[in-house]
Amino acid sequence: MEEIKSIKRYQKYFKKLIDLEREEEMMTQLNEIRVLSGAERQRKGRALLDLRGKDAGAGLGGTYLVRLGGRGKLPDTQISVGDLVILSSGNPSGREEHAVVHELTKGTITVAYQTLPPHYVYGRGVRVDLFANDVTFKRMQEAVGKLKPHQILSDLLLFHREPREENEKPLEELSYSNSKLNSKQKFAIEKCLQSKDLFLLHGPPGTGKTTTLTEIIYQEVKVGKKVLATADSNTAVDNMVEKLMKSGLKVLRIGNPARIHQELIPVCLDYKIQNTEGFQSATAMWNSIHELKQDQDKFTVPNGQNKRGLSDQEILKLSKKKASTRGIPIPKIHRMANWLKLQVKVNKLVEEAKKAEDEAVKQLISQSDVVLSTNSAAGSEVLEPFSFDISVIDECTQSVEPSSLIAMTKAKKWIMAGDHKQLPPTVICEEAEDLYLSLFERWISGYKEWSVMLEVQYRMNSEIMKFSNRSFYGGQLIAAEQAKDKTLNDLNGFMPPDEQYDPEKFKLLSSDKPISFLHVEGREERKEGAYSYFNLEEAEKVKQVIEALLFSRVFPEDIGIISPYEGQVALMKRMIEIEGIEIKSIDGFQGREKEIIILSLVRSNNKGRIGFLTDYRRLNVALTRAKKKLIIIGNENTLKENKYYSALVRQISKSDRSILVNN
Ligand SMILES: Nc1ncnc2c1ncn2[C@@H]1O[C@H](COP(=O)(O)OP(=O)(O)OP(=O)(O)O)[C@@H](O)[C@H]1O
Repeated sequence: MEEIKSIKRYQKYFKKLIDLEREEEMMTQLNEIRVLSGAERQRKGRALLDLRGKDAGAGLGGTYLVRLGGRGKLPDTQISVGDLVILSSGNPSGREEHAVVHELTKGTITVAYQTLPPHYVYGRGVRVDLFANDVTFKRMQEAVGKLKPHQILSDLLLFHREPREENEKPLEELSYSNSKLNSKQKFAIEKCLQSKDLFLLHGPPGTGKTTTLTEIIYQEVKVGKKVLATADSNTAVDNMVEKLMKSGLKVLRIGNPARIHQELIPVCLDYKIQNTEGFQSATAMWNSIHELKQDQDKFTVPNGQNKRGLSDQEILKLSKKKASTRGIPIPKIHRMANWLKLQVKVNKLVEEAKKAEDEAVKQLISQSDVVLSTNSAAGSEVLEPFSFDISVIDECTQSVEPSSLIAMTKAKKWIMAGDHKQLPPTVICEEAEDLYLSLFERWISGYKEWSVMLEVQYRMNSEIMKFSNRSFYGGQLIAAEQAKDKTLNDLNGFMPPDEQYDPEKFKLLSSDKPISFLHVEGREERKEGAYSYFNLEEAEKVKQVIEALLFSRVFPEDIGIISPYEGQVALMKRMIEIEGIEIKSIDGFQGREKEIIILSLVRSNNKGRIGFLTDYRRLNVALTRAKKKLIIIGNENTLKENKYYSALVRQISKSDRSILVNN
């Protein structure tokens, strides 16, 4: 990122990047809608086909809800709550009215329209297409635009001042709500409370970053602070909600949870509000409004063509006088006047209903200790009148800087947690690639003394942790007692293969080898016109490994298969159709874990070309998902050209040469 000296330049620079990214996202979706078939879009997770739509009543703000479902479970989809979608009767043109995804369950998707939905959404054959999250782009622009010269936040963004220390020292008296915190986690909490302006929590995989953040929020609330806690994804927000609910704080979740888990529902705004008087009277009003609107359909809409230049007042007067003008017949004037009279009632009721709802929402927000939402929803209308003492952002390294700012501009102290050694945010526009650099990463290099790195990881066996630890975390990580020696033998149901009967399987699944490398000299291939690679021989090897695992009574739910290449993911999904086994890209598995991970690296050529495998952050994510067993499949000869991969293969073979099983 170029050096920026004034907030005006900063605003100009980021506004341009946001615009570039927004245009690219919409273009990408529209292009894809035009070029790909519906079935292909559905396979990519960006469309849902052949749904049946039904009226689902009124939503918050008088929106019109439409619930759509198919026969049974919906296919896997990238579409999530809050996304902008277009609904069509099968062949979208891209010009359809947008709707917002309101709720997703296993079998249904509910969308909200601002205006009356088109008739074709009620019935069979409806198609839903992901369009974009335009609201988020607008909110990012607004947040950047809100920054003022010489404010603390602006100065910190430009590195024009040092973060300040809090005067009081509450450290000695801290009593923790979580009795299990380790000493580094406690140190981080104390350090954070000592800061007046900012704190950066660096959390390598499985180190209890969210656990620590939850305790930080608990401590800040205890001293009377009001907290806004956010993350880019709904899933990350839900993780915080789950943990905070256990701490006994008054929690309010704005927006729709990604997972409709029973335990999250009681703290959701949409649920809580139903028990308020304000909402109940607003609901009655919205129902009357819908009825009035139906009554209006019996009359004539006074649109430009029907009115022939008359004002609303003139129509009402003419109707009263039973007079006609400009060739409009008297009955038509009456019908327009009746429509207008109903409209006056509608407008009044809308205003009252909104007011009653706003009041109810305001009351709930002011009564809560901590409000949680996605970064984007922090810029929503409901939160507009509110400001907070503290903004806490989890998984901050996966947010572009302007997205973090949506929440940050509503607070006076900023606490961010993330890991810049894992994958950065997704940016699709090449010219906007500066957005890859998250604010967390910028700040941690400038304000290192206000950061703490957590060191005890509770996920991986120490052998699995070793390579990442050495290569990316300076060897500072320690595997917790409860994780460090855990192997396949500790896995529920696991029955080791018989060494005499099946020495190959025995060798592969031996509990003293938590990490294995299988050398496969396959062929990397690309489908015509596709960017992504696949490797059939590796996919077949993955299948053999799965057979060995299932033979040893491993539960499919404990197995994850990952690959850097979408082409390989798609191939493996077709070849391994076993309920419960998750097959995903590395990027899609960030933040997740499994007992066993099989990683198919795909690239196999004699030029040592390994494409985007060279991003060490992708490698780091791939290597840190498994708890008890990691099986890496790749071509040793291709990989050895890269320093990280050759070191990795060396490490595995050094720990036990027999792990290298050749095909
Ligand atoms: N001090 C601790 N003692 C025991 N277990 C802990 C401790 N801190 C965290 N854990 C456990 O470690 C696991 C990971 O914790 P958490 O979800 O907070 O980590 P994270 O760093 O946010 O994870 P991720 O790697 O997904 O970002 C959880 O099961 C949590 O209960």
